[in-house]
Amino acid sequence: MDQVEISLHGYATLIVLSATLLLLVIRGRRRRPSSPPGPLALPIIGHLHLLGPRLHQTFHDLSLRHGPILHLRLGSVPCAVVSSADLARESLKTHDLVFSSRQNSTAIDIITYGYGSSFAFSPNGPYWRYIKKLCTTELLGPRNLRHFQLVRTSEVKNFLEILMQKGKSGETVNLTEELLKLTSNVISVMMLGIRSSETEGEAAEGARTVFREVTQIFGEFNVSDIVWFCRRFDLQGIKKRALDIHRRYDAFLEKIISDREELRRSRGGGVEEANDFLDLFLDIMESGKPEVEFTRKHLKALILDFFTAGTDTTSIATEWAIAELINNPRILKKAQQEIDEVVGSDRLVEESDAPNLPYLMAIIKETFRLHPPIPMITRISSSDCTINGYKVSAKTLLFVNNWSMGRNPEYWKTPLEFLPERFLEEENASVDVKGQHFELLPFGSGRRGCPGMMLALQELVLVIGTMIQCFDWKLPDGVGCRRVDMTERPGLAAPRANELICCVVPRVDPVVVFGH
Ligand code: HEM
Repeated sequence: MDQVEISLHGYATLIVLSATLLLLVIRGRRRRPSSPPGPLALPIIGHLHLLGPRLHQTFHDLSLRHGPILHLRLGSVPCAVVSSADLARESLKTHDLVFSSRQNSTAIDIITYGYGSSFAFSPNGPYWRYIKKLCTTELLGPRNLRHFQLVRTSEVKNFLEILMQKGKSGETVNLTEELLKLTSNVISVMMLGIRSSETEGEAAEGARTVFREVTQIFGEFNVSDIVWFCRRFDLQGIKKRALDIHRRYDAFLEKIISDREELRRSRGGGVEEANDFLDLFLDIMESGKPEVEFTRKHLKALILDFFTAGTDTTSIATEWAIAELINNPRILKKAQQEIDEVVGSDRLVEESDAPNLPYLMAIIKETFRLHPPIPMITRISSSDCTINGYKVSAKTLLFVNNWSMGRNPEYWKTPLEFLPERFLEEENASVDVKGQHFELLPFGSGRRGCPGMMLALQELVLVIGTMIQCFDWKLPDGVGCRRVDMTERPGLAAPRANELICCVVPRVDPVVVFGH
């Protein structure tokens, strides 16, 4: 009997101990943050099979099912996708330092002269900080923006002149092509002192199309980068394409740099005051005492950074705005009325008119809301952190989905409608695009936010403002569909998929445009 009692007692103690242990484990688990939710992953490839060609659209659909933060694994790379303003703030502001670097890839490394040479893709370290300071104080600072204002005005006049001639002769305009020429001319004169549309030879021809190819290839997922056993193969031919882009760009740039070096030598040294970015960079290199290592490959990578970041983005935004205005003639008319009343017809819209043209500014914001040229802000975490109580580990790729937030009915009434008026209503009147309103982040936010934002905004006011002022816009007669096709092309940036071919009908006296 005694024996039975002892063993019963033993069993009871064992059960109590096990239950306590189980409770402790469960409570411990609860306290330790878990990964964000997400769909079921497959072995090895993770969620690669779910990805469509337009990543931001795939992520948008997934977040509608799984919530505003989700965890994905692309091959062996862990990813967190964020699609709400609160979580964007938590990632980009609260954890600004954790997410202050970007992910590199084979294509990025090949095209940008090796890891760490590009400013846009270098990690948050001494080189990035040095160039960031240079951007803020010199390259893209207020003094330089004023200095190059004449360049922007004169390039826009050339552009309008081409449109005016086409309009008068009834020819159609390939707006995609003309806008790319315009924006790359502006950047090219600032950087290299030459108009990119006037550079000649095979190398220059190749370079003109290179920047759009660069934003496209940078946005493609390379299976060789993310599935470890594919590392040695170039399954999608991305490495081969990257090498070809690199070869064309390098030939173009080498010629320009050596010509400038020759000119500087013939003058017996550098210039007294740098006229463009190239002179400034050569001065830094030749001074022999830059704060950080700055070699020829850094110089070429930096020029590529500015060309790619500044050319395609600005022309994409302008093209989307005009496409929306063709599809919404009421909005075009209203914007023309505003410009006619504020600016009149004796002069062209200028950058300084911006504060007096609220409807034009609302059109620009509305374009960014529905068509952010860079649809997702992409960063990588340097250490573990928590977002919304979920664990995000070091080396996680973060995607903040701008495109998705612009379509979120929590922030925007009738989100799929192009309606600039929403930015004139009280509830959205104070929303701007400068990185503090996290539901609208076309230029990103925090320390890695876009350093070219002020330049881009000034250029957009000038270009879109004068295009609205000078012309009525429509599709060519005989085009079956009366609306512009709004399909997007895949890539890091999101331009329209097809070139925009349209007709312009001049509505101001050419004397106003050309001054003669
Ligand atoms: C409409 C035009 C533009 C848009 C929508 C745009 C958008 C962006 C975005 C979303 C980022 C990433 C920000 C982040 O991670 O938080 C970025 C970065 C950058 N942008 Fe822009 N951008 C535009 C024009 C320009 C221009 C004109 C320049 C220079 C001439 C420029 C230079 C850069 C550079 C160098 C970076 C990388 C900064 C870094 O990594 O620290 N961008 N831009």
